[in-house]
Amino acid sequence: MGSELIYRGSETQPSSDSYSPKPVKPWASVTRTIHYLLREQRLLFVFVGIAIATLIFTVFPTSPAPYVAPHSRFTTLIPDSITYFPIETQQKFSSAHRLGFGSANPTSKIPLGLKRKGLRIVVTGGAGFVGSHLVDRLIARGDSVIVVDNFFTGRKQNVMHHFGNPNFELIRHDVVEPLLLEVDQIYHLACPASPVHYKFNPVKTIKTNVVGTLNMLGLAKRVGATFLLTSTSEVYGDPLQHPQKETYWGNVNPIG
Ligand SMILES: O=c1ccn([C@@H]2O[C@H](COP(=O)(O)OP(=O)(O)O[C@H]3OC[C@@H](O)[C@H](O)[C@H]3O)[C@@H](O)[C@H]2O)c(=O)[nH]1
Repeated sequence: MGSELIYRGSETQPSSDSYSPKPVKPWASVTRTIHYLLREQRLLFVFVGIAIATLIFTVFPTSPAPYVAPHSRFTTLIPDSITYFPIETQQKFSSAHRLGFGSANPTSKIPLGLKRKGLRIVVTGGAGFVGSHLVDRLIARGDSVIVVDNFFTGRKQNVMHHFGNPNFELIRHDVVEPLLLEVDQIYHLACPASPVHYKFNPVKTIKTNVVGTLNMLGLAKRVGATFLLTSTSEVYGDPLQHPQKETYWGNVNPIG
């Protein structure tokens, strides 16, 4: 029996004037969804999923509240021993630290799963007096810290207790030279602080302050990091108040 090749392309379909489109059933999609869920015990799996989620959120409703320094006037996660930061800076870093959880209330709890991740922080001059105490507190609150220091006045012993901690790194580096690091925050403290040290090589001190700060600001801009620049109590001149409050204007001879 030979096969018959039927060319349909040119055939004209019998046209009917009485043709009308299929009526759309309004509940068709709903019933199809219900049938889909009821088939193969899918609904059972949905209920089991809801039950597991409910159980988890009941047992672990929230994570613990963030640490608040005792006796602190401020909503701050920055060391209470370091009171040199202006109030605005403390508040800025404190709120940045809550990573956009929005609430200014220190006792508010962070929902499960939104717990803050440790930050990557570089502390220049972190082997010095103020820097090393700052490093201690940053490590204690769970951040990863990179100390950048040329050991001009700082000492390795100040940070030695963090050696071996995976959250700690120490780099011998002069901030006058550029440096590229991937970090979230930069605390810039690298500079000789006392007169005997900053007068030792005044041109180098200027370079550290100007070029060093420019380098670290450049790094902050490049990686989008927040930046804290420290000053010195020497800006108060020969202060008549001890300790100097944020509101104190100092006692400086403007003509040298
Ligand atoms: O060029 C330099 C100079 C200094 N440093 C380091 O910067 C650190 C300065 O720490 P110091 O212990 O001398 O000084 P302090 O911690 O008391 O002063 C700190 O607070 C006050 C600020 O004005 C200072 O800039 C800050 O360092 C040292 O670790 C020193 O080695 C550099 O890394 N690069």
